[in-house]
Amino acid sequence: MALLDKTRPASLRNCPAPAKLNLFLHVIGRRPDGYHLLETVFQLTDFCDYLHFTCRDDGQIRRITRNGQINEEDDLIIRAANLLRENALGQKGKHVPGIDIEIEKNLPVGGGLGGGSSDAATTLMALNYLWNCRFDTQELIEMGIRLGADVPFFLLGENAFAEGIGEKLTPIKTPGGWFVVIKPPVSVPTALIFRSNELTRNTEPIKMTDFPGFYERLDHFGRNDLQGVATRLFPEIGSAINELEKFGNARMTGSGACVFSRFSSKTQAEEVAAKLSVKWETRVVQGLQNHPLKYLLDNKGE
Ligand SMILES: C[C@](O)(CO)[C@H](O)COP(=O)(O)OP(=O)(O)OC[C@H]1O[C@@H](n2ccc(N)nc2=O)[C@H](O)[C@@H]1O
Ligand SMILES: Nc1ncnc2c1ncn2[C@@H]1O[C@H](COP(=O)(O)OP(=O)(O)OP(=O)(O)O)[C@@H](O)[C@H]1O
Repeated sequence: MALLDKTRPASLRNCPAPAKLNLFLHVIGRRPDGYHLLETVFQLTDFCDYLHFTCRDDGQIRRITRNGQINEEDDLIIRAANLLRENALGQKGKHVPGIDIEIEKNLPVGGGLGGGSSDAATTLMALNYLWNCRFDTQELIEMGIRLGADVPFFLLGENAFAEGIGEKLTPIKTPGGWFVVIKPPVSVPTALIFRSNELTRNTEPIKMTDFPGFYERLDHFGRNDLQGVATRLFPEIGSAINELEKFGNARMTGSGACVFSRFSSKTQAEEVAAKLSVKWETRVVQGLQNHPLKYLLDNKGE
């Protein structure tokens, strides 16, 4: 019988699911299963989806708002909640009470900002606490990788250098600052970019010790190996990069479509965004060092 846990609140509202930027992204190889081996630095930002969770006492997991074109059963939020429930029962013999989930979706789908992965990570963090499952961060990361390559990063709770398909994470401090982000008017399916014959998959792996001042120079370091293929398939991405390049070093995040440039002051970023916003969907976002829900991870559900 599923029961509400009296040691926990019945709801958690306004839980942020932040966007990430890939400050660089190198493709260094491919696994036998077709997934690509990457090296990337993930930067958290204050551009967020917001999720609201309310416990039910009948064991059901329900999304109670629409989320664009995404069916409820395919939604990474619902898949994350189901996965946590299965693991709570399988590993701990625990029956969970169920949940209603509302989502305020701000991050563009197919934007390269990791929105779906971030929603899934926020769901795992919030429900681990509300349902009092007591999984630690590493256990949540092992569940998260089954939902998407970027989910482990969001569960780590801080900026990171990532290897493997994104699951081997080394926390790092990044230069932070303010980013002008342009969302070109296209949505990019990640798999389409990765399966391109034109993608180069042999960038030389980085040895971080070879790069004194690596972190300070991050906004000029490396490149996004997916950018060439993405701009050939979606010329709007190339146009956005060219526009942003007039003001600084610009590059694509993830598999696109969004492109960004870093500025050290908010005023500078806002001035650039104002000039671009006539033609482009533009936003100024702040780089964060930690995930806003990191406190839930640090508590380990205690
Ligand atoms: C490109 C990045 O945004 C970098 O942060 C991510 O690696 C993509 O992460 P994601 O959107 O969560 O992607 P997933 O949903 O895991 O994978 C979508 C598809 O992209 C391809 N894929 C993804 C990640 C990866 N390292 N190699 C791949 O080849 C696979 O065909 C996979 O079926
Ligand atoms: N809650 C969700 N939010 C966004 N996308 C979702 C969600 N649930 C499932 N998806 C599916 O996940 C896919 C990728 O969405 P997402 O927004 O994470 O892509 P992205 O911004 O390009 O991220 P990435 O940088 O990881 O490639 C889409 O095909 C979408 O249909």
